[in-house]
Amino acid sequence: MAYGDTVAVDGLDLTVERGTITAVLGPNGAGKTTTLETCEGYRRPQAGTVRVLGLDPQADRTALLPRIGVMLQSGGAWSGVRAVEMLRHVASLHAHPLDVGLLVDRLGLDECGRTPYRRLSGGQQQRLGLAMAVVGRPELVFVDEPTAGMDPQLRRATWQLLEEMRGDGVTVVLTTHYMDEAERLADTVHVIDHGRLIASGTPFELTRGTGNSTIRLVVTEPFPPGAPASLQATLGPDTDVRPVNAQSLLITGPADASTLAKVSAWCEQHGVLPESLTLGQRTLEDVFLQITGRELAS
Ligand SMILES: Nc1ncnc2c1ncn2[C@@H]1O[C@H](COP(=O)(O)OP(=O)(O)OP(=O)(O)O)[C@@H](O)[C@H]1O
Repeated sequence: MAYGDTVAVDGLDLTVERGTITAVLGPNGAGKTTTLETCEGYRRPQAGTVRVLGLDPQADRTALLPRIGVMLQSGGAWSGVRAVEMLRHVASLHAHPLDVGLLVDRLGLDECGRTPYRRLSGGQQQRLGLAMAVVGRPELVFVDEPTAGMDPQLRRATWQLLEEMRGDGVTVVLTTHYMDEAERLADTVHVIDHGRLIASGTPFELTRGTGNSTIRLVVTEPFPPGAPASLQATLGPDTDVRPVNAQSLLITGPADASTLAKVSAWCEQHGVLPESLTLGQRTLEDVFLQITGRELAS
């Protein structure tokens, strides 16, 4: 998919298993929303094939719509409609909707139930969008950045709701740039960057499954030129050294006493004073940095 000269999605090949939560994770502009909108039938792919529940999202739109729920990144309701009225209206379009009152309660929408849509805060609009996506008991729900702008309590409530839906057999596809959200919720994570798939797997496979840990080396002054390559040569091929910024390196590999001793010796030889040397489990952020050389948040 391209918008003029901007290629938003480039040969992306992925499959989602029924009854699971899949997270499409990537930085801003990676192509997450374009991917979802193509699956939802809002965009026609310029090449390739998309099938949702076995159907073509554009040609079979009428058959598909009652079976899927869609939460857009923004919008989706009339500007003057009150929040709960909108939700009741969407519920009335479905044969067996969820109990609107319960959903309002779960997502804290009672605080703004009589507020017109255009006056809702960003977080309230998000919650209403999520409620509208799930109220029809879809088989498959697409949620674009479901917890952006939510406070921690509502984030947890949202996660719980999505987990319960999975428990009821619903397939959930969400986009996020929050790694903790992907790690906590998703059965499968697809990491995308510049419209391409760069890694896929369960959060465990992508992080701890390699048996590797991480060492984060932060130093008091910027590293001398060529430091990552020099430390890489010292540590050998079982270890991967990536610059995070001028004063920080991420080392992925066996975080054992021997590696730590080599890192310390390298610091001494190169006149570098460590400010901290932190051992940790590999996170999805580390995976992204290792593959792209950039931080996901940047
Ligand atoms: N309607 C459009 N016209 C032109 N370019 C667009 C349009 N929509 C998206 N793009 C561009 O396509 C690329 C992918 O955008 P997309 O919204 O799919 O990414 P994203 O991963 O969802 O980003 P974000 O996390 O910021 O929502 C970006 O470079 C974006 O600027």
